[in-house]
Amino acid sequence: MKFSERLHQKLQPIWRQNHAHPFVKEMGEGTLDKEAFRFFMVQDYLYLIEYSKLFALGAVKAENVQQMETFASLLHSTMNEEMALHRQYAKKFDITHDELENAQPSPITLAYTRYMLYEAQNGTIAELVAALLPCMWSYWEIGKELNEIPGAAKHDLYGEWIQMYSSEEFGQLATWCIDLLDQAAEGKSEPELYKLEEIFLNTTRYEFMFWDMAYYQQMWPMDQSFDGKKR
Ligand SMILES: Cc1ncc(CO)c(N)n1
Repeated sequence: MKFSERLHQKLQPIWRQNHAHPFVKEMGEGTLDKEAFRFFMVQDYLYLIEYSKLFALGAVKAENVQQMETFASLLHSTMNEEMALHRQYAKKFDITHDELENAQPSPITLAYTRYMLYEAQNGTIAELVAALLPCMWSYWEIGKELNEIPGAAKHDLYGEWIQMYSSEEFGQLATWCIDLLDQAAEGKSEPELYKLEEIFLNTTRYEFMFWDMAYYQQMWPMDQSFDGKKR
C-alpha cells in the first residue's frame, strides 16, 4: 500500500470531521454567513502567503530537477491561480488593497503557518510534504464533494470557490503533492514514517481549527485597542 493510502485510511475519522464542519456544510448549502466567509478569505490570503514559502523551501530541498520543477509549478500556481481567486473575492467584498496588506493573522493562522514552516525548515523533504499535503488534499476532496450538491457550484458567492477547488487543475496540484510524499517516503523506516504521520495528523487538525476560526471569526481575545496597522 502506498504511504499516502495508509495515511488516508488511518486518519479517515478526523478527515471526515473536516468535511462535516458547519463552515464547509453551509458553504455547500449556500447558507454560510457572508461575514464568516469574508473573514475566512482574508485569513486564507495570509495563510497562502506563508504556505507558498513551503513550496519555495521544497525547491531548495528537492532531491532532483524534476522535483524542483514540481515545487516551482506549485509555487507559481498557488501565487497566481489560487490567490487570484482571493483577489477576485476581495473585490466582491470591497476589501481594499490596504486592508489585505495590513491584515493581521488570527492566532490559528499564525500557529498553523508557523508550525508548517517550522517542519519545512527543519525537516526532511518528506516532512515538508507531510506538512503541506492535508491542505491541498482536503480542499480538493471538499471541493469535489461540494460540487456534487446540485446548484452549489453556481451559487453567487460560494460557487467560484467550489469551482476552483474541484477543478482538474487543482486536482493536478494535489496529485503532485501525493506523489511527492509517496516518493519521499519510499525506503523510510517505521519510526520515520511515524513522524510523517504525526505531522500529517497535526496539519489535518489545524485544517479543522482553521474552519472553526473562520466560522466564529476568532481573533485575539483581548487587544481590540491595537489595530495592528503598520505605522
Ligand atoms: C487553510 C487552507 N488549507 C488549504 C488550502 C488549499 O490550498 C487553503 N487555501 N487554505
